[in-house]
Amino acid sequence: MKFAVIVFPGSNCDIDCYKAVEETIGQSVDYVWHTATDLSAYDAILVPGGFSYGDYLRCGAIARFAPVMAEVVKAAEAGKYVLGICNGFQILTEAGLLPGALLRNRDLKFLCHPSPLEVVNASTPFTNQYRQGEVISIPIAHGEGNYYCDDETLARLQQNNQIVFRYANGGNPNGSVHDIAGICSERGNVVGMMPHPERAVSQLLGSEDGKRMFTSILNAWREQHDAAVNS
Ligand SMILES: NC(=O)CC[C@H](N)C(=O)O
Repeated sequence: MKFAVIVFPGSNCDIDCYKAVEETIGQSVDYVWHTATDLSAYDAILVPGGFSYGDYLRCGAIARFAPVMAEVVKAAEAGKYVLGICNGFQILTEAGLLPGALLRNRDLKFLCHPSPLEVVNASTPFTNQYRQGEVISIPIAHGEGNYYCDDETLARLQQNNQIVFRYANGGNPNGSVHDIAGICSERGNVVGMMPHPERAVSQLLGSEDGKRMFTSILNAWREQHDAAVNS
């Protein structure tokens, strides 16, 4: 399986994502610069966190126009796995691949700490190795992680089981609607989340709870692949 980690000017979690793929599932992974115009070689696209284009205008608002984004949209439409983490989530909402928007944190402060998360949907390609309702610990690190969507969109997200993670144990660090920490597209192959699973892949980092996001992706891909081979 082949992973791409997209790198924008200002990305700062690209190396963590690369290492997480290498060390948790040992699959092939490349850094792909934001000017790239062909992602056809990749099965999964990771849009990492950071401060793309200095967060000018609005987080993700400029990155969404980078040449590589047309390819990310194409990959998502083709059913490939696309995971946006933190700034990556902001970019995916700006690009229209996921509904809603990320606003400034309720208390207008940058927040950086471990956060308990409930796995609400354990049947996406990114969460199949978790149990539904399980509470895991994954760190957050953002200034604009306050997920907002209107009531109609929230109802649709609930109906389609598109809420993947919620802040758990009564904590909602940033004011997100319905405590939402991560969502998926209708088809489930695109996920965006504010917490950083790539920063939770070893006890040295404080948690290993993020590892299963990467093993989930590999598991989903293998299942899809075996099904295609056997059909
Ligand atoms: N770690 C990140 O990706 C941060 C995202 C964005 N720069 C914010 O502060 O909200």
